[in-house]
Amino acid sequence: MASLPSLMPMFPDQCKGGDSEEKSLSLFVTEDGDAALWMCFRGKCGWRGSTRAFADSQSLSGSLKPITKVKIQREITVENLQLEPLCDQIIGYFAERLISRETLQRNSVMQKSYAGDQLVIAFTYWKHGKLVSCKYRDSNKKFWQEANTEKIFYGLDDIKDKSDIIIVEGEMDKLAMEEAGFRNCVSVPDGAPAVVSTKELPPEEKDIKYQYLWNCKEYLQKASRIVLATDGDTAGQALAEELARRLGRERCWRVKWPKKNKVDHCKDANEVLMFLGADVLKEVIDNAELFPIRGLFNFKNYFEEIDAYYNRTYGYEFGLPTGWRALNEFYNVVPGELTIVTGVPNSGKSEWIDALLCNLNETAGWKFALCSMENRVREHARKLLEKHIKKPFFDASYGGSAERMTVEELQQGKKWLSDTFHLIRCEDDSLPSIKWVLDLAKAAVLRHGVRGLVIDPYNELDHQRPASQTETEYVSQMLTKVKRFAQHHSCHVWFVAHPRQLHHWVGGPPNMYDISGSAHFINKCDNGIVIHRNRDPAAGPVDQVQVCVRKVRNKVAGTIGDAFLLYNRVTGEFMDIDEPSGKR
Ligand SMILES: Nc1ncnc2c1ncn2[C@@H]1O[C@H](COP(=O)(O)OP(=O)(O)OP(=O)(O)O)[C@@H](O)[C@H]1O
Repeated sequence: MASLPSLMPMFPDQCKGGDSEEKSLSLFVTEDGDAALWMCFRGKCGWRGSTRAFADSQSLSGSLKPITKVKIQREITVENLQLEPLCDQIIGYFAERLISRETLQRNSVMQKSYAGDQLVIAFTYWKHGKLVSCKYRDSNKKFWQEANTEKIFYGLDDIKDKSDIIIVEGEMDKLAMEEAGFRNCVSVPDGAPAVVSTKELPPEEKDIKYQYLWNCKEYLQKASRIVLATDGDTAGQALAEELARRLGRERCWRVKWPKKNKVDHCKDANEVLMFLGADVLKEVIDNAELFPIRGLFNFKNYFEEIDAYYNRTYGYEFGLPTGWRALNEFYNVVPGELTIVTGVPNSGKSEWIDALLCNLNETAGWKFALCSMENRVREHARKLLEKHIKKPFFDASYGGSAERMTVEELQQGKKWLSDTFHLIRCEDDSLPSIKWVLDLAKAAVLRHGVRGLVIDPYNELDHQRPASQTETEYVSQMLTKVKRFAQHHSCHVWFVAHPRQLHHWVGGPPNMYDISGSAHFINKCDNGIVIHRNRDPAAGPVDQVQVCVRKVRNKVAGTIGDAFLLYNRVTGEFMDIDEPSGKR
C-alpha cells in the first residue's frame, strides 16, 4: 500500500508556485491509502487529478479510474490552528485604517504567532458557523491560506438569505463596508485576475479560479441585487466582469469610486473610508449603478450626447447645407445618414451627386470615397475638375466659346482631386460585393477621414444571394449593412439605384417605389431623392433639373419638396435658377 511520503515524489508541483513561489498544491490521500487526489489552487495553474494505488502492483499510474466524491478539506478549529485574540498592536494597525475593535471582534479577526517571533493577522473564514479556512497576512502584506481548506467568500454567513449583497476584493474592504453600515458584504478569497478571460465560461467543476463562487452557490441564490465593489484598477474591473459573467449580469450592479484628491480616485472601499469617511462609502454603495449589459441601455447612458446635440456642439446637427439655396430648405446632408438617389437613365443623378460633393468640399472640406463602377477614372476626373475649376476640360463643341482649363489649373485640380477623393474600384472583372465596398470605405474613413461614400450604381454590385432568400430580404439585409456602416463611421452614404423599366412612362419623375428590386429602398433610407430633367422643350427649359426630395426621415434636416436647379452643360455645374453661372 502506498503511503504519503512515498507518493510525494510522484506529484511534482507543476507550476512551482509561479513568480511568488506560493505553495498552493493540495494533496489528499484517502484514509486507507488506496487513492490520492491533488489540486493546485493557483488560478493560473489549476492542475488537478486523481489516481489509485494497488497493493499488488505498487503502481500509481497504471490504472487511472476516476475518484469521485473524495473530500479534500481538513477539519480546522480556532484551537488546532492556534489562533489567538488580537493584541493591541494589531488592533491599533486596524484603527489607523478606521476599522474598529467591534468590527474586528464580530468578524472574528484573530492573530497567530508565526516563525517564532512574528505575529500575523488571521482572517477566519466561516460557513454555517463553522471555521472552514483561514487566511494570514504578515507585516509585509504577504498573504497565504491554510492548505487543504475549502475556498469560500470571506464573511459568507453575513449574506445568508440576503437579497441585497455586496462583493469586495479584500478582507479589509469587507471590514470597511461594515464601518459604513453594510454587513451584507463578502470578500473574494484571493484577488483578481489580470484580465478578463476571452474564453467561454468553463463548466463549474473546471472553473478552478472561481471555485469559491460555486462553493457558496446556495448563499447567492436568493440575491437579487449584487453590488460588485471590486477595486477600481484594471484587475479589479476584470474581476467584476468575471463575477458578473458567473452571477448573471442582470442582477449585478457596479460602483464608481470617488476621487480622493484632485487627481487620483480611491481604489477600494477601505481607501474611501480612510480618505472620505463612512458616509461617503455609504453613498458610493447607495449610488451603485446597474452593471452594463451589452445591448441594453437607458437614455441616461446618452445624456452627454443628448446635451451636445441640444447645444449643437457636434456640428452638422441640422445637416450640412447642399450649396443650393433652393434645395437647402428640403435636404441637408447629415453625417451617418443614407440617401438613396434614383431617376430615369441619363437624368443626371451622377452629375448631381458629383456637384453636391464639390459643394460640400468647398464649404466644409469634406472628403469622399467614390465607388462609381460605371465611370472610367479619367472621365470621372474630367467631370469633377470641370465643376471645380468651372471651365471645360477640352476645347470641344460642348464647351462652346468657353475657355478650356489651363495646364496650371489642371495641375492644381489634380492635387485637389487627390486630396478630396479616394477611389474604390474592382480592378479585375469580378463584381464587388457590398461587404467588399464597405470594408474599403471603412479603411478610407479611418485612414483618410472621408465623410461621405458614393455607391453608384447599386446594380453594378455583386448581388448573388442564397436560393432560399428573396430579393426583398436580400435588399433589406444589404441596406442594413450600409446603414450600420454609415452610422458607425458618421459617414454619409449616397446610394444610386435605378428604377425598374417604366412601361408607360410619360416623361415625369419616377416614384421611389419604382426602384427595381424592392420597396425597401424607400423604407430603409433616411433620405430619398429623385433627379429628373425635362427633355421636352415645349414643356419648359431643358437645362432645368428637378431635385425631388421624396423622403426625409430627420425633420431637423429637411422636408419633402421639389427644388429646381439649372444645369450648365459646359462645366457640369448645377446652379440656383437666379444665380449666374460659376457662382453659388
Ligand atoms: N439637366 C441636364 N440637361 C442636359 N444634360 C444633362 C442634364 N443633366 C445631365 N445631363 C447629361 O446627361 C448625361 C448623363 O448624366 P448622368 O451620368 O449624371 O446621368 P445618370 O442619371 O447618372 O445616368 P445613368 O442612370 O445612365 O447612370 C451626362 O452627359 C450629362 O452631362
